[in-house]
Amino acid sequence: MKGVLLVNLGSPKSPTAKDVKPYLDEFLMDKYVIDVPFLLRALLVRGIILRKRPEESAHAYAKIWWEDGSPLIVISKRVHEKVKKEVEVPVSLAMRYGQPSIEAGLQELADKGVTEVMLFPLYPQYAMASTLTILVLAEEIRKKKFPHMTFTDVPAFYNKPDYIKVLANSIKKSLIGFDYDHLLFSYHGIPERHIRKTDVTKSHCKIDGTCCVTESAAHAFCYRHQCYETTRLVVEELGIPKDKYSQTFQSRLAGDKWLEPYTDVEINKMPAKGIKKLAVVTPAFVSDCLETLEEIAMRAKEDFQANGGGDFHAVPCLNDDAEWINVLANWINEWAHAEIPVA
Ligand SMILES: C=CC1=C(C)c2cc3[nH]c(cc4nc(cc5[nH]c(cc1n2)c(C)c5CCC(=O)O)C(CCC(=O)O)=C4C)c(C)c3C=C
Ligand SMILES: [Fe+2]
Ligand SMILES: [Fe+2]
Repeated sequence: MKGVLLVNLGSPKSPTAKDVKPYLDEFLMDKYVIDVPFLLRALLVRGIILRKRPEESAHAYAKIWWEDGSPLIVISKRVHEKVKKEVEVPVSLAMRYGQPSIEAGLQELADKGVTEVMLFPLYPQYAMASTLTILVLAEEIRKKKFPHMTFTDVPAFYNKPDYIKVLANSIKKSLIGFDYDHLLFSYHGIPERHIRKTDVTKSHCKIDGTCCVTESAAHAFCYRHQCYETTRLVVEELGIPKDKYSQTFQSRLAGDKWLEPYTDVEINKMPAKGIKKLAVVTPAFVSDCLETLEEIAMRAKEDFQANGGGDFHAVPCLNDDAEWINVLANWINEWAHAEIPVA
């Protein structure tokens, strides 16, 4: 029997330093997130980052926390509940870090007699720090605990026409009545090194002005290319002229060189360029979370206005939008009915 495991990133149990610390430890000790040898990673994470960050992050989480929990978890549960009603196979929900775990999600499916699992990372663009780490962990768990199961991975959906359509529609609806000067597409950043590591050609990705727009097998796993494609397709769908939008990368940690341009740096420069009404969309996330609700809707807005900007509008993520639920359910039902897995 077929079944689906939806997987999102995860959140701490509560917005307190006590609960944020183990969550960040699990997250940042993941070798696909901080991809340096174990001893150096432990020194960086446990010796440096975890000394102050849990307190700071807990403070940020407290500002966005909902009555019923972390927005990312609450929204993921809503999506799960709604999708379940529209599909003909069992669907479980899991988080890469924290709870509900991938193992618990697979167990839930196994208990329902599922043997063929569609692994569905809830990220539009592929990255080793988001998609790959889910697939690797799920496979490790499968081998140990569920050897009778088979997996089908859902490829990154950054350019799928039905996804682009719902994303474009949601932006359009959210911007009704907001006559913006500029629309910024802000994606979660990753270190440049991650792009080179996931380049299957080992030579294509130069992280320059041309590699991401030159046809290559590397694009199937190039986060930067996939972000540019999502932006290109959405602005094409919405008919937004070139001088009215741009793309940046947010949420970098100190140390490495991360993908540029950086969201905070660019937003701070915008008012001086005549941009007074700014809208920001965050298509690396399908659910609102710390990075959209605090970093963009609160901090970026304050910075924009402190630098002379005016109205600021953060476009919500797709969350449990009815059209989006429909698209998710269609993809699942198509796979459930396919004779051959559509990997
Ligand atoms: C080396 C560090 C990080 C990489 C690489 C990274 C990639 C990455 N992350 C997401 C999605 C999310 N990240 C979120 C929070 C978050 N991310 C990092 C670090 C890296 N992410 C940290 C330390 C945190 C925690 C909060 C903080 O202290 O700033 C979230 C929000 C989670 C929530 O509970 O709301 C999401 C979602 C993607 C998609 C990605 C690679 C493309
Ligand atoms: Fe992150
Ligand atoms: Fe590229």
